[in-house]
Amino acid sequence: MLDSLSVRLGLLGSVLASFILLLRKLYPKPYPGIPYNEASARRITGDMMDFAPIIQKTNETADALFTVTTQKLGTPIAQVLFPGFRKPIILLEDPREIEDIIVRRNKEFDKGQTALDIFGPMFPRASISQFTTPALKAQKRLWADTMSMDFLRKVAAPNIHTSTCELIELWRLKASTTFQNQPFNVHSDFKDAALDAIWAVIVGEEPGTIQHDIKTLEDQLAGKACSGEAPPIGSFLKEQVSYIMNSIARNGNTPSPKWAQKLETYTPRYRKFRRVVKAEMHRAMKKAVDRYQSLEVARLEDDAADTCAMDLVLRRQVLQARRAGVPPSDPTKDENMLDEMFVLLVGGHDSTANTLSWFLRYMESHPAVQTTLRTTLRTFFPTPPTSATTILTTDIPYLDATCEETLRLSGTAKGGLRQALVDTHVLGCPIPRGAEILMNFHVNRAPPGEAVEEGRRSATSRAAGEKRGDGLRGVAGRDLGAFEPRRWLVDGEGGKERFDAAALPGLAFGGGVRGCPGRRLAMMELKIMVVMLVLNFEFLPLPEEYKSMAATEKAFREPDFPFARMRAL
Ligand code: HEM
Repeated sequence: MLDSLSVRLGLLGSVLASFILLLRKLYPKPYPGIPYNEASARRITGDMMDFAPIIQKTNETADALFTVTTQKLGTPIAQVLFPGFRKPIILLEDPREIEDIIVRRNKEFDKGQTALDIFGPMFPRASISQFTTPALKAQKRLWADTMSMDFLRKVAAPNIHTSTCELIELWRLKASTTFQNQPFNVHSDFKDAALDAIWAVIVGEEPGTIQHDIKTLEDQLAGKACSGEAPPIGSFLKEQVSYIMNSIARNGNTPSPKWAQKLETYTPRYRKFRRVVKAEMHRAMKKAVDRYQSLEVARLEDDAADTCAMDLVLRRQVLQARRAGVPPSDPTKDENMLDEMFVLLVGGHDSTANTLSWFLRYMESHPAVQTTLRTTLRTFFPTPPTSATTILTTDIPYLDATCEETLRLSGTAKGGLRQALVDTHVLGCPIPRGAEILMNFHVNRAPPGEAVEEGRRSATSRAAGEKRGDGLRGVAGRDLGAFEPRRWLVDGEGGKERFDAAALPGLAFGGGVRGCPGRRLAMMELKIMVVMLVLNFEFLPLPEEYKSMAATEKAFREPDFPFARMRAL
């Protein structure tokens, strides 16, 4: 009797002990030496109950994490706590130290696992989904020449100019007919124009999306029924990109983005995406390969005939195989190439379209800047330039400053994730190997808390500070919430204004080995579009209900009210 009681008590005891152990495991496990909310460490949900309602209210995920940690604690470095089965994420809001980590500390930090978890299941072979290995570096090198300035000037610039002119034609039509004095959504038109440009740059065909929009509107205005014309090539991509962006936003906000994304790849919708995209890419690739396989080696070495990024990469692969005396591999079976091309197409058009939508919001909300920009541009271009080369070879500091300021304030790519490869320190805090850091790339406010003592910075950060000074503490760093292109201008030779790209840490494209490979292309597109749009339209004040600067973070930070009201000039 006594024995059975003690067995039962023993059992109960071990059940209780296991329960307590399990409960302990569920509590957050903060990294030592890094600030955190103490109350959050005492509850299983960690900081989740604090940031979840902010995300629901603002739709800005990364910003909510900064709000409940670095901002609340008034410190540039802190950690956000999750239930014990998920490691904390370290948050960093100090542009100087962020720049140092991404540009100068590549041996200590690589791309973060969470970033790989989000893109990896959908595009496993794209460089965005991989850690930095020798194989990845080779893959990046293969594509790097497609983003060289010479190649972009030859291949991308004319295509961007053409799609900008088509967009202007569409907006002239809209502004003079259906919308007249009314605002309309510019985001979808920017997406179409950017898609036309990037598809031509990467694949070498004209998808004709904006042309199709013009034709549809003309038919509507003429009271004609739908022409029954086949949709343009670009339309398939629009639908697929929108699916991918929405999936990333939805699954990225779940407690386990990795599993949510993995499950997504088993859905019929994802399979359809893969099937449709593969078929289109295969069609385009086959045309290029057939062309190159019939060429002699000497002609294969000549890059003069490359009309797009895919041409350049495929030609090099055929050449490599020919030199090695082996049959060239079938590029349509090359998953690396497929995934890489798709990420370039998606990343390359949605990012630019969002940045341009923000640009028009700033032109509306800052009419004085708009007027200065137009007046300045007119001194260089009395009429809108008819070629991209003229725009790209003219030095206009106020134009460069406006583009840089747009990138800074829009925070199109809000944050970057890195992972520590070794035990190390950031701002004096110990960072254990494997810990992930979410860095705020959006320089729209001063770093939280007191100015960081120089002694807490890394040696490389201190050296850079001594050489360049700390722009954030100078004139350029004043009132960072305001749109002010002049913060990027300094006195140059002979009292002429000069654009200073280093006036503030430039984080809009990240940096270092894992920085944005499309940076030059994006800057080129931004510059061409800004010149052509400001010389062709005046952007008028919006009704009160459209003036909000609220945003939603998906893969990129999108304005909630991407509207413009315009008058053709
Ligand atoms: C205004 C436009 C753009 C912005 C603001 C932007 C921003 C960024 C940022 C912040 C990163 C992460 C960098 C880091 O972690 O250090 C990134 C990565 C990337 N971007 Fe862009 N980007 C833009 C345009 C483009 C374009 C036009 C392309 C392609 C043609 C592109 C392709 C990529 C790719 C493939 C990566 C991943 C790189 C890697 O993981 O190694 N982006 N971009």
